[in-house]
Amino acid sequence: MSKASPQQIPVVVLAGFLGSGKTTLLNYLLHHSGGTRIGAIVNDFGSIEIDAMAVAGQLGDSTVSLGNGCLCCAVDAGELDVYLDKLTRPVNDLHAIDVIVIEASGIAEPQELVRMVLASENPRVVYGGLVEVVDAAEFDATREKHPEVERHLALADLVVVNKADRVEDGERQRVLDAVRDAAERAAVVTASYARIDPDLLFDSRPSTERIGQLSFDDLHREDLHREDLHREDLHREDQHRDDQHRDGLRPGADHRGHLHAAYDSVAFTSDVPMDPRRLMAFLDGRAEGLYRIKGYVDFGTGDPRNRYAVHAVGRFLRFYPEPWPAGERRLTQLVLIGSGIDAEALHDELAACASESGSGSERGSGSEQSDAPHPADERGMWGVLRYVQDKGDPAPDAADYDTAEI
Ligand SMILES: Nc1nc2c(ncn2[C@@H]2O[C@H](COP(=O)(O)OP(=O)(O)OP(=O)(O)O)[C@@H](O)[C@H]2O)c(=O)[nH]1
Repeated sequence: MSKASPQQIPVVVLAGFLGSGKTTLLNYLLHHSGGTRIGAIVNDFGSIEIDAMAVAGQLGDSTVSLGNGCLCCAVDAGELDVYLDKLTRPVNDLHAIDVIVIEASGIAEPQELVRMVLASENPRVVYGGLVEVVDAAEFDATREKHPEVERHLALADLVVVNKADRVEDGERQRVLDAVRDAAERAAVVTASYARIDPDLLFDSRPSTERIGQLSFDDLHREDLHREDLHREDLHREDQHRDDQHRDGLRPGADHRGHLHAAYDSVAFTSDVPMDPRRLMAFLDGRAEGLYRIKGYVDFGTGDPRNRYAVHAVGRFLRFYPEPWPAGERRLTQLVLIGSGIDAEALHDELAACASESGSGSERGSGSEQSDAPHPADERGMWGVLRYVQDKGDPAPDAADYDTAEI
């Protein structure tokens, strides 16, 4: 969001609590970039890289995936530079991409990420601003549980109050006002399915062009000032880090105050298809602390043609059936994230949801299978189909979109 010199590539940090819509926003940007070439760095908290898999278009060299741990603590500035160098390597002396978006995990500390970008020694990049995505339907509950969220909003340059479709008009206004209060210096926009004007994030049009009521200049007039403010905020934290250094701790390694310190993740993979009734009983009975579930489910003969992307955010649950990619090994891959969860017990419960009627290896790969579900298995799917997205909801990822090429 800050203005880069023609030689510099802005690096935008995309943050927001678990399930707020960061991957949805990144996908939207990738599909509506209007020719702007976007490089993406995707950071998953769980050890299976579900977010990276969901970033549509399989962007090849323009996507870097950083799994298993929050970027803010798992990686230091030097390591981030390795990835930035990879993405910014010129081709025939020209930049291959125009902007980099770092999608943080849902419980990363945004100020750590901003600091890392500001500390980058890569002369080709410049910090491009912090975008915070907020789930309008979950805002109150999230803020109550994690007051730190207000601190994150205060650092943001742009806040996207997402999932506007899930709240009534009056409620939306109330959340918007609360977010505006917390996000002292950010532009705040509402969105459904993160459909925002990409120009809010990067400068792909002349700066005089208007975006609704706001001009690009209105949004960015104070960029330099903001960057100073960021530096001041970060400087305060640096004092703390220096103290850590003296105490022999790796900077950034003390994540006691970070959101993710309270969270655990469970990774579950199975080549035995899931029994739909058992999995639904597991999902319907999930504990309060198990806030986020994402991944892909193989229901075997319940629906041999499709895999089911699944997303749970708080009490919200949706399945998105999509045809199995050709040649893809049929696996169920799930990541569960929550606080106060018993990871081992959850893993065992999921394992007990596997179907007793056949293993993936027995059934062979997709092309060898019958496409017709067995009638009994089809009935078992009814509980799942209750949670299949409404018509009109865009799927969280869609591999048939255009992809940015580099
Ligand atoms: N109803 C509704 N659902 C949305 C909207 N935006 C995203 N979703 C759904 O919310 C779920 C989570 O979206 P993601 O984009 O994966 O969220 P995320 O912030 O990347 O999640 P984490 O990386 O786990 O923190 C998915 O099921 C999305 O389809 C929206 O505006 N309205």
